[in-house]
Amino acid sequence: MRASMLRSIKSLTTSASSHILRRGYASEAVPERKVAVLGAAGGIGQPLSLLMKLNPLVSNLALYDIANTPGVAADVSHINTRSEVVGYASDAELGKALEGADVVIIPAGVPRKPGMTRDDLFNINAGIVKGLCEAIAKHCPKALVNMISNPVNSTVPIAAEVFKKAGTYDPKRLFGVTTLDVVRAKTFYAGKAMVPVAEVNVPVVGGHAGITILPLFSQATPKANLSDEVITALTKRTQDGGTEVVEAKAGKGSATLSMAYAGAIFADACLKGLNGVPDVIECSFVQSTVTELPFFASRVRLGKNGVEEVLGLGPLSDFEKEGLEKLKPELKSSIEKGIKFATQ
Ligand SMILES: NC(=O)c1ccc[n+]([C@@H]2O[C@H](COP(=O)([O-])OP(=O)(O)OC[C@H]3O[C@@H](n4cnc5c(N)ncnc54)[C@H](O)[C@@H]3O)[C@@H](O)[C@H]2O)c1
Ligand SMILES: O=C(O)C[C@H](O)C(=O)O
Repeated sequence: MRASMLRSIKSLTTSASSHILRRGYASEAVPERKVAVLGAAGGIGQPLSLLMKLNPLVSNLALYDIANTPGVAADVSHINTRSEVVGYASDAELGKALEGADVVIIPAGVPRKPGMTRDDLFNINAGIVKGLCEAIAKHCPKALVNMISNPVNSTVPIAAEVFKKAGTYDPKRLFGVTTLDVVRAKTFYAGKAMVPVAEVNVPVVGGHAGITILPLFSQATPKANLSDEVITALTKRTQDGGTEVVEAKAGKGSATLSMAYAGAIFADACLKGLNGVPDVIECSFVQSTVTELPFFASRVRLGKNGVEEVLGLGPLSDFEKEGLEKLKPELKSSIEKGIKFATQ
C-alpha cells in the first residue's frame, strides 16, 4: 500500500514537472528562482511549502514563520526534488528569508472561526501584513507578492500603501490570491454541468469575500445548458465556499488544503510568467481600471514583470451585471479600510 502510494506520488511529480517543462523551455534552460513562504508553518503554509517543494521551477525555497519553522523546514528539506530549503524562524531572520526572492507568498495570519466574517480578521491580520510588506520593500522590492492573508480585499490595498510609502510600489507585482474561488467554481460547475472537471474554465471576478466573489458562469466552458436556478445556486455556493469549510471545521480554522493547492497553482503561474512562458492567464485581485474601483479581481495575463495585461470582464449576463453592481459598495469600503489603516 505504502509502496504503491509512493509510486503514485513519484509519477505525479514526474509527470507534473515534465508537463511544466514541455510548456515553454527545455529542462537545462529552467532559471534559478527563489520562492519565500511567510507563515510557512501554518495550516496553509505547510501543504503549500510541500507543493512548492514539488515544483521544478523553484530552485530555492525559504520557509519563514514565527513559530514551528525548524521542524517544517527540516521535514520538507528531505524531499528529493530540485529546490534547496532553508527555514527562518524569527523576525531577525526575515530579511535573509526574503533576500533574492522572486516570488513571496503570504499566508501569515489568523483564520476565521464559525460566525466570523473575513473582515473580523482585519484587526490582527492588517498589522501582520503591514510588517511583512515593510520587510519585503526593504529586502526584495522586485518580488512578485502573492497575498493570501485575509481579508484579501483590504490586505492587498494595505500592501500597496506600504510599498508606496517605501517608494517601491509596482502594481504589476502585487496580487491578491483569489484562485481558490476559481478552483471552487470549476469544481461546483463540473458537478452540475456533468462535464470533466479538468476541462472546466470559469472566470471569477470582483474580490474575495461573500458577494464580492462573482463567478461568471455565463462564460464557463465547456458550455452547458443550466437553468437560472442552478446558476443562482452555483453562484451562492461559490460565494459561501469559504464559510462552508469554516463551518465544517467547526472552530479548527478555514480552508487550508484546497487553499494550498490554489496558492501553488497561482505561484506556479507567476513563475511561468517570470520565465517567459506565453499566455499564462489566471484570475487575481490587482490594481485595476476594469471598473471604477482601484483594485478588482479579473483575468490577468502574467509575464516577465508580473502583470502584463489586466483583461476585461467580457460579456456579462443580466444576473452577473446585477451582481457586479451589488458587490461594488462592499468592495469599495474594504479597499478604503485597508488604505486608511496603512496611511494613518
Ligand atoms: N485568499 C484565500 O483564498 C484564503 C484561503 C484560506 C485562508 N486564507 C487566509 O490565510 C490566512 C492563514 O490561514 P491558516 O489557516 O494557514 O492559518 P494558521 O493559523 O493555521 O497559520 C497562520 C500561520 O501564520 C503564522 N504567523 C502569524 N504571524 C506571523 C508573522 N508576523 N510572520 C510570519 N508568520 C506569522 C503563524 O505562526 C501560523 O503558523 C488566514 O488569514 C486565512 O483567512 C485565505
Ligand atoms: O473563508 C475563509 O475565511 C478562508 C478563505 O478566504 C476561503 O475562501 O476559504
